[in-house]
Amino acid sequence: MLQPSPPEICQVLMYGEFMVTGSMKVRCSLILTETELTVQKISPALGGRGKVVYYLSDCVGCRAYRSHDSTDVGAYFSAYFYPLRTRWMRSGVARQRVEQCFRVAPDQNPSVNLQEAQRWSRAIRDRVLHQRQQKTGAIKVEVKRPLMFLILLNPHSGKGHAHALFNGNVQGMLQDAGIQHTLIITERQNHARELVRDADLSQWDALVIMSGDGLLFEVVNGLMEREDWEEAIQTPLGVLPGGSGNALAASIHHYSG
Ligand SMILES: Nc1ncnc2c1ncn2[C@@H]1O[C@H](COP(=O)(O)OP(=O)(O)OP(=O)(O)O)[C@@H](O)[C@H]1O
Repeated sequence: MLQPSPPEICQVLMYGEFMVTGSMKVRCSLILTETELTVQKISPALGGRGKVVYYLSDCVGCRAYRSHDSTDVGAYFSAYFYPLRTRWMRSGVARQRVEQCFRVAPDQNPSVNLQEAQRWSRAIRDRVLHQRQQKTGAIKVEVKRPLMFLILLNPHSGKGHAHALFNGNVQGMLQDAGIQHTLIITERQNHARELVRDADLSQWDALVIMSGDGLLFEVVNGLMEREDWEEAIQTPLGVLPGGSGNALAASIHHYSG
């Protein structure tokens, strides 16, 4: 007879108690494991959900900061998640942004509080990176912060909405993930190709194309036309759907789960 497998026990890496900021100020315990961040309400006891589990595989970033109010000795750290959720009034699921912000104020010294917020923020980011490396099988690399992306956007691709989609959806995610970027709006055919062919690629951690397959094709050609093409073609490439067909973006999305 098959025995039910015992529940997986995840080791607690960090524990803390903080105020969760937002519309309702509540005191919560926070538990970080290898795969999850669990927020458990301590007080006030009544109302709302008592415990929420966030999966680190849904987390894109975390940052620590001081308040704008110089009289506030507390420091803060915010974690940004994009979990799959049922769409309001529509069928299916979609990723929706959730920000969880915690206030750290056990000390009267703001620097001590900031150090503690930074310790949490770093630990969450490290676990997120570790999760991603496990999922993709990527080799562990030292991540230099902040990452720099060059984003090439064709304003005429698809229905001509790529720029608005970038401003409405992508820019905020890049900020949440702590990624700096330079946005270049392509002005004509072969603009991206020439730019990538002549650029100093050492300043970018990734090239991202927001368009259809045509612009991506141009960028790959630009990389292959360089003298250092063998190294240049190793540059991580990203594609955000902004065209009409978006065949490659759809395939990557499908096969990456
Ligand atoms: N500003 C621009 N004006 C005119 N053409 C451009 C501009 N920027 C890029 N292009 C060219 O437009 C071509 C088509 O772009 P792209 O394939 O990205 O969009 P699409 O055809 O709308 O999308 P899909 O390939 O998904 O159908 C590209 O080959 C590119 O060279």
